[in-house]
Amino acid sequence: MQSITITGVEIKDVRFPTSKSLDGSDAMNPDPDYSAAYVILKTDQENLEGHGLTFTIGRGNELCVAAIESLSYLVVGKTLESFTQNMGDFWKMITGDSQLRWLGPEKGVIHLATGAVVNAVWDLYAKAEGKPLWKLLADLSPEELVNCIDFTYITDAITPTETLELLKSKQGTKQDRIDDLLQNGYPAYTTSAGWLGYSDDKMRRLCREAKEEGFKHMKIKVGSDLKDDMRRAAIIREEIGDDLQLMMDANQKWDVDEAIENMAHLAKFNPYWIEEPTSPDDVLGHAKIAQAVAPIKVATGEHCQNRVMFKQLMQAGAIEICQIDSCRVGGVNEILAILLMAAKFKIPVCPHAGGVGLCEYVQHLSMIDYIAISGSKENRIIEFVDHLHEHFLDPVVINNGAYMPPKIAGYSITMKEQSLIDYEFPTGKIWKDEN
Ligand SMILES: C[C@H](O)[C@@H](O)[C@@H](O)[C@H](O)C(=O)O
Ligand SMILES: [Mg+2]
Repeated sequence: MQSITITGVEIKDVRFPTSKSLDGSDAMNPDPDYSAAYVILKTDQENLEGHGLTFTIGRGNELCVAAIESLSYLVVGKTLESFTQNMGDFWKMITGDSQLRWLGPEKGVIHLATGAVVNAVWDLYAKAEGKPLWKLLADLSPEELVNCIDFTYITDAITPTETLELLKSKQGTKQDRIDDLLQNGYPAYTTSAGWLGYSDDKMRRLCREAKEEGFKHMKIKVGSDLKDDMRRAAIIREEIGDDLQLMMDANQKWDVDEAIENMAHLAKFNPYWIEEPTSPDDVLGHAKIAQAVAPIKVATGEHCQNRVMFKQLMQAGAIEICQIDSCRVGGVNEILAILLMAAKFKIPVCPHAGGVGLCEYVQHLSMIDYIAISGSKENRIIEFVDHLHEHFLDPVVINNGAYMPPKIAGYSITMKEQSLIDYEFPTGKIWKDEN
């Protein structure tokens, strides 16, 4: 790889007025405007940039933009090779700035910003190597993959030596799984039909469409009002029948005992999992719910702030489905740590996606999990939501309910130039027309 220097950082506040159509609405977030704090790493090479984003739901996106600005001095003026020679050290450097660290550590706005910057560096790396991110990661040796991970605070759950053994055990059969992905893709589930603000008619129509498109799993939002949750669940079951899996997402609405009580009523619709039943920080609460609602599984992760919280959820037997989020935690490196812990604890990873760009991101992560880490697709599905893909240069491809492996170099997160201009907040055409 030739020497590539990062010469500057461009940051954009990009927002989509999705609240108008209630796309993405749930019991906790009734009016999200899907948004991105978007970062472009400029380089000294013509036509070579690293793109990344972190996802928010509107107001406050400007805080992530400011935090990315604060982090940018850590990458500007440095070469890509100085990072890629040891990606674990790079990640420690980005999260280890002694003054910025005070804002977290490794949580909240500063960590969301870290996700954008770290992912932009991985996008640049993959573009420089001419490979989609999943392939770049698949081509790393077990030793190189171990070097990407900061094991700080998780060695009581997984050690570098154990990790190396786990990765080596998958090394010989990687190509079989790559071939399988190229042929069959990675199974997806859809949330598109189940947003809380949708009318019954719209929900029915979207259910039918999703079934026709080959989806075998659907997720609905619950947590507003139990009677209404039951009514909507009945409608969905009517549409999808008993063969398809139904998942429920409460988006943190309930207290622990309330979750247990409500799930006793909703159990009759045979949900596969209940997602975010309560506060994302309540490890023991999740464990109590998991015990009480079994065999319904407890899923969480889209608001899980870092690998340390994931570690505790796993150690406490509090989650049965691990929902990594590509930019809530600190980007690819931290995701690898979480995937490895999940593999060790034998917990299936079903990433959180949707929003803007999250489907484009997470497909790479599930694919590397399958190829090199867990080695399995069993009980694993990636969320799919059919919004805003048209703004990306390399949008996801779904075939018969499965994500097909991206072919273009990078992390699939580069947005179209015109979209970045039109949706920039508050000066873009879309927002000017609003006011
Ligand atoms: C506000 C958002 O749309 C959430 O409802 C969404 O991320 C959701 O929790 C999901 O699981 O897709
Ligand atoms: Mg959710």
